[in-house]
This record gives sequence, structure tokens and C-alpha cells, in this order.
Amino acid sequence: MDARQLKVEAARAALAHVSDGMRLGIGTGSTAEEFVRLLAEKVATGLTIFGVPTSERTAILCGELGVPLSTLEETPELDLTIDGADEIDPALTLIKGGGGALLREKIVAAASARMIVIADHSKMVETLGRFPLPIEVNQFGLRATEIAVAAAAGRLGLSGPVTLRMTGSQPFVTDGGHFILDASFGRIPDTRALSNALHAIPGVVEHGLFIGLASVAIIAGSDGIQTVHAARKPGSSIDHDVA
Ligand SMILES: O=C(CO)[C@H](O)[C@H](O)COP(=O)(O)O
Repeated sequence: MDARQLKVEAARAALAHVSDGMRLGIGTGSTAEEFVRLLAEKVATGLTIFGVPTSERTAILCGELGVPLSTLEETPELDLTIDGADEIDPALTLIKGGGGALLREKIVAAASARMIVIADHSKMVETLGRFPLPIEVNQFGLRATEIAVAAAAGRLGLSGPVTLRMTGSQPFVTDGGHFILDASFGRIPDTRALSNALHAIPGVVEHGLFIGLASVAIIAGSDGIQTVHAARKPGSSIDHDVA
């Protein structure tokens, strides 16, 4: 199975969790787009849901494929969000934001009763940080924020390049009008400490560590689908089922 087929299989397994009448958060990225395509097929045959997209890119695709949309203003409480991730650890802490949508993705996930993350097996890691951590920052004071991010990481024993994400010769601008810093700190043993340290910096709008948001990960590999459930309480075990 090639990489695209694995994404399709993860998306198909997630679709089984969608039922009539649901208010859905709909993620961003190539895996989430496979989910939108399958969801659109179900809508065409009578499934009645509506979705809140996590990016303009996802909103456009949903519009093209006929997936009914709402906004978080109209529908501030959602039943389920289905989204991809850049990295997933065994506790279902995620790195997200490779597609630049982390702020809306986090707001939508936090407004949802449940979040299911879908991915191919290459996204699973023991410790997050192989993928550079996206940090969404205000355009004002960019250099000062870069310095503060590096200093905050340094206090936690983390270091590495912090680079401004570019699109060609221009900085990448998020749907919210912000910039993204990609921080290559290497492995992040204490995600909570880094999250707190980044949130304490005024120029940081949000970061791509998703802690305690995903309840289930559906991981596609050549040997099938693995469903990983987050531990319900800190310290309790994490279940791994292979279907
Ligand atoms: O966080 C994201 C976008 O901001 C995506 O979910 C993440 O980048 C994964 O994308 P893909 O499914 O294309 O690998």
C-alpha cells in the first residue's frame, strides 16, 4: 500500500465513528482531505452532518464536494473532530501545524467532545520532536518573540534552529494573519513544560503541541489499522488494539 492509500484507510476507519446528526470538526492536511472525500460520498447518499472546517483550505474542499458547513460562531459545541497530525506519541500528545492551521485546529478540537486523529504509521514516535514544532506568532515583534522562544526552550535544556516559515520569498501567513516559527529543538521529553513556557511569551499566539485533546488515534499500516486509545486518567495504561 502506498502512502496515499494508508491515509485513505485511516480516514475510512474514522468515518465509522460518524453518525447522522453529528456536528463535526474537520481537520486540515492531506489525510484530513481524504476524510473529506469519503465524508462527501456519504453525504451524497444521505448522511446528514455538518462540519466546521479548521482552515480556509478545508472549507474550500468541503464546498467543492458538497459537505454542509457551519462556523464555530453558529455551532460552538461539536461532537467530534477528525484531523491529521505530524507526530503522535503513545499518550496521544501530538505535534500539529505542518499545514499551518494549528490555531484553528486547536480551537476546534477544544470545542469538541472527542478528537480522533488519523495518520499513517510513519507519524508514530516514542518521543515528540523529530518534526519541527510549529509556533504561531504575532507579526508584531517577530524578532523579540524568536529570541524569547529560544530562551524559554534553553531554560528547559532544549535548543536548535527556530526558523520563520516561508512561502517562496514571503513569510507564510496563517488564516488568522500570523506568522509561523518552526522550532527544531529535537526530542521534547516534557511537552507540558514547553507548552507552559511558550504560552507565557506574549508574542506567541499558539503552538502545535496538542496535549490531552486526542482521545483516539487511528493509525494505518501495511498490516492493517491500529486504534490507540488515550489513557483516561494520568498514570493509567494506554490500550492498543489491532483491528
Ligand atoms: O496539522 C496539520 C495542519 O496544520 C496537519 O494535520 C498535519 O500537518 C498533517 O498533515 P498530513 O495529513 O498532510 O500529513
